[in-house]
Amino acid sequence: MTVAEPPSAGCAPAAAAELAGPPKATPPKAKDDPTRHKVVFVLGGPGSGKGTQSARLVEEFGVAHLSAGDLLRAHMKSGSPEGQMVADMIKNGQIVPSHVTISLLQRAMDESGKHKFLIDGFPRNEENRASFEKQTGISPEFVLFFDCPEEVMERRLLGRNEGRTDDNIETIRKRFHVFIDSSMPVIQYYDALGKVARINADRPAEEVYTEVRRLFMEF
Ligand SMILES: Nc1ncnc2c1ncn2[C@@H]1O[C@H](COP(=O)(O)OP(=O)(O)OP(=O)(O)O)[C@@H](O)[C@H]1O
Ligand SMILES: Nc1ccn([C@H]2C[C@H](O)[C@@H](COP(=O)(O)O)O2)c(=O)n1
Ligand SMILES: [Mg+2]
Repeated sequence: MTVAEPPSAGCAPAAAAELAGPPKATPPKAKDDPTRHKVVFVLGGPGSGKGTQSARLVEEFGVAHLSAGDLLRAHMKSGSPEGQMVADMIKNGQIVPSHVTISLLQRAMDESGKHKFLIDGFPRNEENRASFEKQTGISPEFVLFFDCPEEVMERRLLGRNEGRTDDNIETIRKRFHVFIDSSMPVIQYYDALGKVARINADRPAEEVYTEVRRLFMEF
């Protein structure tokens, strides 16, 4: 896997991207290649329980959990102009350009030393999906889709209390719109390929997990 070097301290992100050139395409690895990375995308609306269920899977199966949102939130604290752009976009419930998120994901995958990954909250739109598959050569083994009514997700997000800049009613409503308009088409894309495991997430977390864990017995 090719990983873009982080921009050096004195180099603006745009200039660094120009120096690095366009992202390279990576051919997919054969199914029986022991170095092949295996990925499950964990998708669902804001507050559907992606992080909660992923944490349990890490505990039981030792897979690596990469939350795109967590990586972006760490990046926004970098103090760089790109970090400020990410902060502004998250506060507005918008989706950050793919090249930023994919380079964070690729670096985290390489640094993890693992080969089985839960990628949580990614891909969020068609651009995320197509760019990731092209640049990494990775298609997901399957997609976990946590299906949950908006009013339940809204209640959970307003009660989360983790100090997130996007857990306020104004941004939550924007995030719901973005989920329906941009993220649902990605779930439909994988559904047409027979890769989506839909989980009813409007149940106690323990009950949801009982169903989720069965899918990982052969992962
Ligand atoms: N099944 C559940 N029942 C009740 N509360 C839940 C359930 N799953 C998660 N929660 C709670 O709901 C809140 C949101 O859960 P979580 O952070 O896992 O969602 P998420 O899908 O990762 O959201 P986001 O997309 O905003 O990161 C948390 O406070 C969590 O404790
Ligand atoms: N692929 C992604 C994932 C996340 N973001 C931004 C926009 C989201 O509203 C925010 C929070 O993500 P979450 O923690 O809810 O998964 O992060 C993005 O732009 N692209
Ligand atoms: Mg989350």
